[in-house]
Amino acid sequence: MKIVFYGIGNMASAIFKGMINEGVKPEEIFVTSIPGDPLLELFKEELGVMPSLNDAELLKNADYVVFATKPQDFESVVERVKANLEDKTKLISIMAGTTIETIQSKLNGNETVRIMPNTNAVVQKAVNGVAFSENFTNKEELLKLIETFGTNVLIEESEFNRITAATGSGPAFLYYLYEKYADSLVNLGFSKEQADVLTRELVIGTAEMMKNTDLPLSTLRENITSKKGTTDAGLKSLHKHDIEKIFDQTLEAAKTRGEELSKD
Ligand SMILES: NC(=O)C1=CN([C@@H]2O[C@H](COP(=O)(O)OP(=O)(O)OC[C@H]3O[C@@H](n4cnc5c(N)ncnc54)[C@H](O)[C@@H]3O)[C@@H](O)[C@H]2O)C=CC1
Ligand SMILES: O=C(O)[C@@H]1CCC=N1
Repeated sequence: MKIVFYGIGNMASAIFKGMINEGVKPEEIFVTSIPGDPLLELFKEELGVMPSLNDAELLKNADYVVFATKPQDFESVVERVKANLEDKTKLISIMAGTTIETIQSKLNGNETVRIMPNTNAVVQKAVNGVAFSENFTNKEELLKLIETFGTNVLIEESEFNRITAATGSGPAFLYYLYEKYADSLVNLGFSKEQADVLTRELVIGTAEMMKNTDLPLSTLRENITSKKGTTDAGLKSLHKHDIEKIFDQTLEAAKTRGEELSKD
């Protein structure tokens, strides 16, 4: 199999690292970026993937081409790809906003799938929103390939901006919360280093708990909350703030930005 990545930034590298960790051969992964990008050589040395800036060479006999640039750079990628793209090559886009219709209209109607992963792909724990073009064949092969770095959730393309907000951007929203939690631990009297370790271990342990039980999150919370105890006191203070509304606004803003990108 030959998989070609246009763009080797945060998300693309998370994906091909995840794939390699799960047994995809690095020689099957071809990577390109803008000329002079030092990561091209670095990823070759670190991972054994195949860097190139030669589009004809990259696209020859490619099974999949992954569009992993910012949506704003897609036009420049189309210019590189157009002349040499073979009919059999399937297109995978991870770009927020850019629609299947836009991609197919610019690139001969090739079979196209949009996926919305997240950076947890590095540890094979992404959530992949997936929407196929109508002419897509052998969906099973594609689903198996992207399962190497996450869990697939098949959705309608109309739901894409919602899942982009929820789980594409989602890790950033959670990291921000954890950052603030660590800041508060410093305010409480811990050193920065202690606050960092305590926050990370707390989050990892809590995530492991969620993974290992079917109990609702509310029950897990209640299990910690002794009557008139410390947790109860903390939660009473937390309840004075409308956290749900804050998330409503955050997710709505992210979703709206996805809609704007779709129109550009
Ligand atoms: N970062 C994230 O957590 C997620 C990002 N995405 C999507 O992934 C895409 C990439 O995002 P990031 O990796 O964060 O961006 P990034 O800025 O880290 O990477 C962009 C890459 O595109 C390359 N590039 C730009 N113009 C190019 C061209 N003409 N030909 C080849 N390569 C070119 C850059 O050199 C760079 O390697 C975006 O469309 C974003 O919507 C989707 C899900 C999550
Ligand atoms: O911020 C962005 O636009 C991309 C899409 C989802 C996560 N990062």
